[in-house]
Amino acid sequence: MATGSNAEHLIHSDDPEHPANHICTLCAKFYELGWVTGTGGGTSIRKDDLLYIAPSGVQKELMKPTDMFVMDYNTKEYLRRPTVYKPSACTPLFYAAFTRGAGCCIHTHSQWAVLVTLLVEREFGSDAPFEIGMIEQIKGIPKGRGKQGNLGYFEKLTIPIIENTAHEEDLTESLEEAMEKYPDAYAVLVRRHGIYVWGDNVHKAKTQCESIDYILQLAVEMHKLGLPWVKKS
Ligand SMILES: CSCCC(=O)C(=O)COP(=O)(O)O
Ligand SMILES: [Zn+2]
Repeated sequence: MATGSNAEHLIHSDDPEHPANHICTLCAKFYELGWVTGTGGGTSIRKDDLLYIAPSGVQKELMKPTDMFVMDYNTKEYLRRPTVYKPSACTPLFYAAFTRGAGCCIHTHSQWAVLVTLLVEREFGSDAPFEIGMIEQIKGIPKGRGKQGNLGYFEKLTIPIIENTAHEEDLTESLEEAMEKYPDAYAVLVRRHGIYVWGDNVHKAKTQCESIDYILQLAVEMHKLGLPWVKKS
């Protein structure tokens, strides 16, 4: 059951790329990658001034379009609210990405992301971001908001890291601080937890998240082999 009987049209569509359908198919794919297992992680999509948000604490790979919450971006009111669920605890973090121009934000609990946050802390200290260069796949990441094109092979990818909190929503302030401090970043790592990755649209958020996860896995493997992430000059 959902509140607002006039709201049902917001989630019913034959279009597989309608946000209510797309969040479900994306999360089913992300589950296979180990990004959203055990109810952790999730995805949210902005379409014009509507935000599509998954329920909290559910198996993200089994969600149906009728499970989706729909929030008005301007008023933050829920236009559709399934009464049996609460909205994802990640909602204020997704919202922070939407206020910075994102069309989609993905939160994963990827083990590569978690391991990299631990390696950076041990090797470079708790204030250090993750940095890597001269890896072809960094060309899959944009240079920064308002900047043209993607990173070049000889440039450096920098992803800030914030400390985890007892509750997901309490990460909001430090996530926003990291977004301000690193305005070019399209991702923020959360120590011992995972990563938030966003993009201008769903396609970009997904491919950027894939590129970053590839790079984080590579970084863990490079570290095991004693290889540096940034070439010393
Ligand atoms: C075992 S998952 C703990 C909560 C979490 O970190 C997360 O990403 C999922 O939050 P949601 O409220 O969307 O279920
Ligand atoms: Zn999480």
